[in-house]
Amino acid sequence: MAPTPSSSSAKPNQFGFTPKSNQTHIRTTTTPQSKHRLNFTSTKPSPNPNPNPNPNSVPADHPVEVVGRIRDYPDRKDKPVSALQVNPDGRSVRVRTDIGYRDFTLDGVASSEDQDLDEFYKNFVQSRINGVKMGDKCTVMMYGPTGSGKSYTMFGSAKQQGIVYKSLRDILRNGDEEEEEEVGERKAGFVQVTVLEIYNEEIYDLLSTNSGNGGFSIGWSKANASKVKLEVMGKKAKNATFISGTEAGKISKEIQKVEKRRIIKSTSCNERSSRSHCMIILDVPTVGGRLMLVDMAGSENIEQAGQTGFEAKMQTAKINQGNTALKRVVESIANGDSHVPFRDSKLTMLLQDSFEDDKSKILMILCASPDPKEMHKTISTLEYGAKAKCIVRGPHTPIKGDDSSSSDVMLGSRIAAMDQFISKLQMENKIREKEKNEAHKQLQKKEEEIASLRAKLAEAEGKKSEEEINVKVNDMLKRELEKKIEECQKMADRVVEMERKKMEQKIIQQQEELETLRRRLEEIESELTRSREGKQNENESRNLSSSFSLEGNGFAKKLIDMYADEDPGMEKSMDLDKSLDMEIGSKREYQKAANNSIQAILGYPYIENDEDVYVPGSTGKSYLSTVFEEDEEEVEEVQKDVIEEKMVCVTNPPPVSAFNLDIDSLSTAAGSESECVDPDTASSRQLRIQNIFTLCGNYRELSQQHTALTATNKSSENCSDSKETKQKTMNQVVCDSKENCSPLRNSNDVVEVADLSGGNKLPFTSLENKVAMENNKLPLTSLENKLPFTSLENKLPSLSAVSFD
Ligand SMILES: Nc1ncnc2c1ncn2[C@@H]1O[C@H](COP(=O)(O)OP(=O)(O)OP(=O)(O)O)[C@@H](O)[C@H]1O
Repeated sequence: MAPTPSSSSAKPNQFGFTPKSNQTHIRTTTTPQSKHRLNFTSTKPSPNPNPNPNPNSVPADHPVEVVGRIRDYPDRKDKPVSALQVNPDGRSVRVRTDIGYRDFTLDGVASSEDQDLDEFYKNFVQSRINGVKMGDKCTVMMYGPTGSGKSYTMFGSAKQQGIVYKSLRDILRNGDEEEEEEVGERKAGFVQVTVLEIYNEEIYDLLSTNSGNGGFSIGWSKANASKVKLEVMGKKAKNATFISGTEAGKISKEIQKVEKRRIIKSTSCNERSSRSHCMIILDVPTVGGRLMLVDMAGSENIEQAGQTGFEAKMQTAKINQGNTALKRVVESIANGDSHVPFRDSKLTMLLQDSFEDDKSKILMILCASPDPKEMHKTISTLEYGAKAKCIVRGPHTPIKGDDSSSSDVMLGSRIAAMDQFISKLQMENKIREKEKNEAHKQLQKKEEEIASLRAKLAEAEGKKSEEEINVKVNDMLKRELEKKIEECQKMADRVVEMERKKMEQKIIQQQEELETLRRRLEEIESELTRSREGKQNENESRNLSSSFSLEGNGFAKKLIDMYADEDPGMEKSMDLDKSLDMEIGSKREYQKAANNSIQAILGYPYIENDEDVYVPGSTGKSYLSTVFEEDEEEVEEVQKDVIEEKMVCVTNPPPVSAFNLDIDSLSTAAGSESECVDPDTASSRQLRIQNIFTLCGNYRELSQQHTALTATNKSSENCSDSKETKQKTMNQVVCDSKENCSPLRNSNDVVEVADLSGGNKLPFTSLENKVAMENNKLPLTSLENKLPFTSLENKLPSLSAVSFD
């Protein structure tokens, strides 16, 4: 009979459980059929009480209570970091993953590390066993993936007994009388035990063999006997064998013995994996109590079990059939379906009473592994347990002794439970929403931080790239500069090379010219020699004929005298003094002969003028030095006045107008040698050229001044530096012939200078023209510097002091 509202007035906790004190009260006041909930021994307050309890509602009837047990790995040295954490409330477990966590609220949670089997039993199971002793019906189911510790929790180990043996001991209370008396509980005294195995959708009687059926006394066993298959009749295994007794120890040993007959197999998940569901049924006939202990096979799927082959896969599928059917039954009851699929599997067929009987309660123990690798199986198990926990016994459940109001009460109870469940879900939803918002805020913060970091990074990269660009540009500029410098260097080298080649060509050209001059000189010398020989012959013939008078031919006489006295091989300057002896009448003739001679010598035409003389010129680079080599006696005869030896140096070339050279002034200007101008300077060269022109243009006057020249010659002989001496001589000649400087007195006077190299005549109308000539890059200076004047002069002694009268 369902509890009346008055009898269940105590507020249920968050799980809808009635406090223990109330339960005791109910127990004593309600009929055996009245519904009541089992009670955990937890003293902690409910963390999530119903916020809006319906005062008219009846306590919800939750046939399934769910507790969690997290296994341990005591034998492992490297324990995996646990992914499961029992929350401080002791009723929920937090599953932590990389992406967050999820809390599952159950009726209680414990880890085997914190609570061993004894403690776990006391905390979560013992109270149900006490109910069985009082005549209640309870089903304890071990549910979870393979290897999660279901069998361990159920049967225990050598060190610690599992729930089966502890329950048996508690029911029989053998050997613990004192404690029993203290708590005031009575012992059941006698139990009947049935051990069944459900494998491959078949029910086997583990206490029986094919050799016989029926009940056996304690101590019976046939280790090698084949298992007996049982049929289901109604909600029970038909003709199942049982053992009975009052001594827990003996019965426990028997159970222990037959439990080993279960089919086990080594899988990838568990070395001794139970391939079957094992059901141990403890009946307490004296009070009508019943305890069903179910160790379910692992809820792994085929792939996870590592099963291969058709038979193996079928086996795993059949095992899973029981688990799947149990899930559907739980869901169906939770949803209030009119039909609950109990008959989908042998397991659910045998468990039907546990769900439908008002006196029957279910304690589902969820076994879980803390290993993160088993995470998905753990979550699946917890989700299943959470759903089972919310099961409310529906109206379809046949209630024995139902009256007219019972359905209304049940309906109210169901509605209240559903309200509770909804409000709980709403609370959880709110909490999750809050967490989600916080997570969103944190995410936004993180994103902002990332954005700022990215901006900083981009800025840093920008700066870095700017610096890199600067460095690259500098490198490029440097390379370009080096290239340009290289090109400039090459160009400079090329220019230098070209200039060098040009200079070499010029030198070669000049050397050729020099060679030409030498050849000409040799020709002249040979001609002179021939001429001399001819003269000698002539003289001889003249002497013989006596028809030719010396007075009548002064030039010939002069030549004869000159070369007659000459030592063989000795070069002599032409004796200008001889011209004094020439008769005036023969002047023209003599001059003509001389002109012809010069023309013959130099190879250039000689143009005669009365006043102006066109001197077969040379380029500016050569000049005629006035060196007179005469016998001292002749000098004494002609020269009356001895001009002191003076070194004439002109610091500055005289202007054109000053070409009227004043010997006195020049002499004064040549006061000291220290004031001498470098003969290589342009002015001095210019002066020398002028002197040449002057000298050539006034050859007549020069001939009259030969005395002075002789003196100059003498002084030049004393000069150590031949070049300097010649220069001085040149200047002195120019300066001494003050009157001889007149030929260019007239600016209109024209002087032609023949270029030795080309034989061209360059017209000079004035000294400015000469400057112009230099400006026209006539290679006066350079050629002058390059031609070996000294040697040339030495080789042209006869030309250096030619004077014509
Ligand atoms: N809490 C624990 N402490 C120590 N060892 C444990 C614990 N739980 C399980 N084990 C050990 O882990 C192994 C597997 O445990 P168990 O056989 O109980 O798993 P299972 O859930 O029954 O697996 P299957 O479904 O395959 O039978 C066993 O060797 C067992 O001794």
